[in-house]
This record gives sequence, C-alpha cells and structure tokens, in this order.
Amino acid sequence: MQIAIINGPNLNLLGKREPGIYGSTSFEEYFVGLQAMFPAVSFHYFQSNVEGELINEIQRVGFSYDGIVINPGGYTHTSIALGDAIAAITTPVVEVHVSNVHAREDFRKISHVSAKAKGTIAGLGLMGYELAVRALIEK
Ligand SMILES: O=C1C[C@@](O)(C(=O)O)C[C@@H](O)[C@@H]1O
Repeated sequence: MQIAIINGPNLNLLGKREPGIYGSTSFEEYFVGLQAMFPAVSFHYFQSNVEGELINEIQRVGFSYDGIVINPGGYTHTSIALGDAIAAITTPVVEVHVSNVHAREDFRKISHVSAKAKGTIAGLGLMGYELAVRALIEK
C-alpha cells in the first residue's frame, strides 16, 4: 500500500514554529515513528512552500497511490486551485491540521479542501497524521 504525505507552506518549520500552537516535534522526527507504526505501508513524503509544486505532486500521485494525507497549511484557506486538484484526482485524500483551525481566527474556518476530501482531522496535533493513515487503510 502506497500513501503520500503532502505538507504545505511553513510545515518544514514544525518543531520551531510557534511551538505553543504546533508543538515542539519536527515532522522529520515524527515521520520516523509514523513509518514504524505502519510497516506495511510504503510512505512518500513531500513538503513545499510553493502552491504549484503542491498541485504538481497531487497530480503526480493522485491516480496511482492508495491514499494521500495532506496538510495544505495556509493554502487551505486561500487556494481554489488546490481544492480543484483534489477534486480532479481519484486517490482518496484526508486533510489534516495540527492545530484546531476552528478555535482560531475566523479566516482559518474556511477550507477549500475539506469538501473535496474524504475527511478532515484538526486539533489533535501530529497524531492527526496517524489517524488519517489509519482511516485510509481501513476504508
Ligand atoms: O500553516 C498552517 C498550519 C495548519 O494547517 C495546521 O496544521 O494547523 C493550520 C493553518 O491555518 C496554518 O496556516
């Protein structure tokens, strides 16, 4: 089983960035444990701060992989093109947010991705990624 994890802008700074909101673990550290939790899954990790690169990656994996876990970062709230890319592909997508976007500024309550995703997990920290993987495996 092949699952792609796609992280959007500023998520390369997890662990350093606003640790009170996003925690003090980097994604790279967390990813080691995540892979150990699901030995039967072949993971591919991609992070970019560039909207078009995220769309290219969604298109690249979106017709052959078994699942995509995406945290689109700030593009969640602004990018119609990212939502369109998720609507265009056949691979199921689970949207993850480390923080509880519904308990923060109003602009974070809007997502151009949620309606195109199988489901959304928000506010459970990095654990959201493992829950998303479980959902993709069990569906
Ligand atoms: O960059 C991010 C991270 C985020 O997607 C999260 O994981 O909580 C929430 C977004 O609002 C924010 O722009």
